[in-house]
Amino acid sequence: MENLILDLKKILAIYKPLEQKTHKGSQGHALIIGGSYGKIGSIVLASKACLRSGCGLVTALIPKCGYDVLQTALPEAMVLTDDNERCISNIEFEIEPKAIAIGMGMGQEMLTQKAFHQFLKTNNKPLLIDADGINILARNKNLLELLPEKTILTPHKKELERLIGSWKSEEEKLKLIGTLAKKFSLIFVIKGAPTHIFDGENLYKNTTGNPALATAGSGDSLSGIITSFLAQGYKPLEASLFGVYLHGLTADIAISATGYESFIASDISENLGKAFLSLNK
Ligand SMILES: NC(=O)C1=CN([C@@H]2O[C@H](COP(=O)(O)OP(=O)(O)OC[C@H]3O[C@@H](n4cnc5c(N)ncnc54)[C@H](O)[C@@H]3O)[C@@H](O)[C@H]2O)[C@@H](O)CC1
Ligand SMILES: Nc1ncnc2c1ncn2[C@@H]1O[C@H](COP(=O)(O)OP(=O)(O)O)[C@@H](O)[C@H]1O
Ligand SMILES: [Mg+2]
Repeated sequence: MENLILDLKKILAIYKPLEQKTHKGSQGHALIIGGSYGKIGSIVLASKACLRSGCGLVTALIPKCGYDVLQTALPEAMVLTDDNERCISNIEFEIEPKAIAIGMGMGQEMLTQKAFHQFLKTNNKPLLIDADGINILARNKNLLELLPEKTILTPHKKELERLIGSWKSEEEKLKLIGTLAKKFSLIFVIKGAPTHIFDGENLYKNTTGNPALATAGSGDSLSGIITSFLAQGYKPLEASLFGVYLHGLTADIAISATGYESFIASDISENLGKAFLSLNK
């Protein structure tokens, strides 16, 4: 295992500035699946961060209860609704997304678990799984073998514990993750202070971010950012590295105005522009 630093030098080697002749169709179409009654905000945050990270089109697939919320909160996003009022019960879509994120705010109703299983059986698009998507994987480990190569998982500490079990040391934690990453060809974004990205071979330690990010929805926003880069054609590992770095950079930029305490997840999207511009300084 190689220990690497995720710093600006690494990011500048990954970042692909946009072509002049690009258009929204070639900037990638991301599909964000999740939300449940009372947690539609997670999909608003993920979808907004996704659009503000440069992809051309975002479609959100959410339960019916979220339709007016999403269309009002984020008119730039297109919306597909599940027949169920309160939770995801059936994952079907006509669109051809370049990348998919699933799990934020999704809940773990049996209906949703069954729909998630059905989706994994047929999906072959680049995939990011977060939050309740990880929690459902933790309860149904047999689903892991259905994941496409280089699927990105973005657990926080508790979600990680549900998936791999408890650990007595950092070393044991990385061993448990490494085994899973190699067996199922996964990329882990191990969210924390700081966040690490681990594919079973290389362990990258992020150098941006601060305690301002300890706020509801900051992980949902990160999922949107990484999925945006996936949809723009970045390889899963590069999308994860670039997304984690930029996500943390928004908080480093914002705190001169917000302090740690009054930074909220919406500030992540609000500061993505400044974060991108700072890369070229
Ligand atoms: N506005 C919204 O709609 C929001 C929806 N959310 C969704 O709510 C669902 C539940 O997610 P939660 O993460 O809140 O609930 P979880 O039950 O998965 O995790 C929360 C618990 O994990 C622990 N935890 C989290 N990060 C930790 C860390 N770094 N170190 C130690 N302990 C840690 C905390 O003690 C907390 O009790 C997810 O689907 C999520 O996407 C949340 O993201 C919050 C905002
Ligand atoms: N003290 C901290 N320093 C740096 N980053 C933090 C800190 N606390 C939380 N974060 C980051 O905030 C995000 C929290 O993710 P998560 O718990 O999934 O949020 P949510 O589910 O509410 O959207 C992660 O990216 C994590 O790395
Ligand atoms: Mg989360």
